[in-house]
Amino acid sequence: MLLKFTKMHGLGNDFMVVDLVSQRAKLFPDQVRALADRNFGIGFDQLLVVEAPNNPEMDFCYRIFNADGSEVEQCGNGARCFARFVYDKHLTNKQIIKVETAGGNIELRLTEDGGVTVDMGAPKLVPEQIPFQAPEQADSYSLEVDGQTYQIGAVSMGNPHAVLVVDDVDQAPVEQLGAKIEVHPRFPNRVNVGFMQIISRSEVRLRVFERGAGETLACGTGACAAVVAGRVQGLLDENVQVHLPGGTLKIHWQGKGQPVMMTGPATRVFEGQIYL
Ligand SMILES: N[C@H](CCC[C@H](N)C(=O)O)C(=O)O
Repeated sequence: MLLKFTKMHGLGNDFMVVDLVSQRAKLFPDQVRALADRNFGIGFDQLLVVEAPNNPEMDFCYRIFNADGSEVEQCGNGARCFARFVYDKHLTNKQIIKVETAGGNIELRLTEDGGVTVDMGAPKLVPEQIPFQAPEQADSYSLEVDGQTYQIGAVSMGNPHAVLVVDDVDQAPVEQLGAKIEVHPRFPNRVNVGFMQIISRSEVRLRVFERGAGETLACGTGACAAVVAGRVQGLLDENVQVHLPGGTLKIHWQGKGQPVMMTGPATRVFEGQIYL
């Protein structure tokens, strides 16, 4: 069958976006992996699927698949592209779009300058809700990897994140250490791994080794999780500019129990179609 899609990105974190409201298709993990291949397929970090909502109060259901074929709970850069996609494709004429995801309901707001602000919901810090194995909740945790001990923050934005504070992101062992922490047994669902350099209380640099995709040029939920971890550790104020290799996101978080707000761009690259 012929499947239409749009190639998009949020600060270089790239996506294949598929409208399964107007089209019908069933996507399987091996197909997602094949489509994600940057030589033999289309190539993307995540596949984003637009579906009709299960809850009539919501506008859409938003499903996310990593390049390795795993379906996951949340994708922040993808949420901004999702909003741009459904509006540009006239699947909605709303400027404020309510979306259900496996990681919880989120609200997408198209802004005047063509960007998108996403209410990502409140972060989860209770270890069982991340999930992360720890005797009790703490601002940071010691994690042993190959005989070395690292201090990490552990946060869920619907999807799990480990956050390390480093002196210089350019020197951080993102590939090697990120890959090891991604599959650490204390994270039963695996984990996204952020490496954060504090520039000031309102500015950080961040690189993220993503669960199921490896290092990406940007990670929206990773930026949110990094700010939450930094604030919980008393290192950051409530408005933070997060500089990722692909560009900058604005993150606002007032504190525990409050939603994390993320603002940034959403870019359409090309329209395509592929026979499945
Ligand atoms: N790799 C993530 C999903 C995509 C998150 C990222 N692309 C973002 O913008 O939040 C996970 O397995 O939870």
